[in-house]
Amino acid sequence: MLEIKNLSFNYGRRKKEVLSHFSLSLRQGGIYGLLGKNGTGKSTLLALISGLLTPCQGEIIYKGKDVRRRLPDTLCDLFLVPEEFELPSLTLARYIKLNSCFYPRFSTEDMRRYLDLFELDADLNLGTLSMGQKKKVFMSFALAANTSLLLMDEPTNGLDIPGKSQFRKLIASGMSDEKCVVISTHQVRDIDRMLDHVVIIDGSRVLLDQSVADICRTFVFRESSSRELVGQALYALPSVEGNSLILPNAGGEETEINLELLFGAVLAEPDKIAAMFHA
Ligand SMILES: Nc1ncnc2c1ncn2[C@@H]1O[C@H](COP(=O)(O)OP(=O)(O)OP(=O)(O)O)[C@@H](O)[C@H]1O
Repeated sequence: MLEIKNLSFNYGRRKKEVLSHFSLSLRQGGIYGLLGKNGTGKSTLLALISGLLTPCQGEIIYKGKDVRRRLPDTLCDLFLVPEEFELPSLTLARYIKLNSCFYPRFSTEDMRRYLDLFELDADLNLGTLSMGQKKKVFMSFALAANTSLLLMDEPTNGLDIPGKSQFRKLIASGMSDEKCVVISTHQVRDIDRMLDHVVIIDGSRVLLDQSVADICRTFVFRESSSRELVGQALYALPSVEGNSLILPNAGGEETEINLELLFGAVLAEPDKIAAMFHA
């Protein structure tokens, strides 16, 4: 669905490259978690995918077309929810009337359903909302646009506690085999159970690009105070129970992914972790 080929980008000629010879493919029908340390270029990558920035080198092909051409066919089929944004001081009804025409598959019924999920009225004035409420409204609009590609930058930042689980329900209810959702975040606990795929980047390299099914087939995630197990672990983080451990999955065990632990392991030992998938 989306091919990023040999992409390089910097903000001005004298600045260091943010992304360097970077390649990645995204397939439809999945929710991707895009993870990386602060400043690795996740937001920049989402802006490049949306055609808002121009690569210095390389290309991004979405459904056979270069996103940088910003063709109507491309723009009406992808949506970016940035980490920070402003909404105009309009009623929601007016906002929908003015903007939904750019998205041929926009569904007012879906929009109402998503607002209900966030316990928001449809009769709103966008100018009077808090940042968290604006985020809920904009994410509802983004999903109701029913684009094949939905990019979300730190979507759970600023959401209240119920808002985080409502967000998970929102994505689950708006997901289909035709859609691909990319969620860039540091709030891994907000999204770990909803992901199909994990991508960890460091700017020039994709350190990990694996399905959650393959990750859980390859590793066991365990809490333990056993010293023996710590010795066998590929990576360990101190926890309340002793240690959170990531171990090779020799016995075909099924455990739930621990994204924080996986992220730490991949940053500390990228080659060792990558080699485990080919073992
Ligand atoms: N408008 C800009 N002008 C110049 N440099 C920028 C601009 N936006 C981002 N950068 C730089 O580009 C690099 C990547 O920034 P980006 O926001 O894409 O990273 P990120 O992975 O999303 O970070 P975070 O996780 O902290 O949100 C950083 O070094 C940042 O300082």
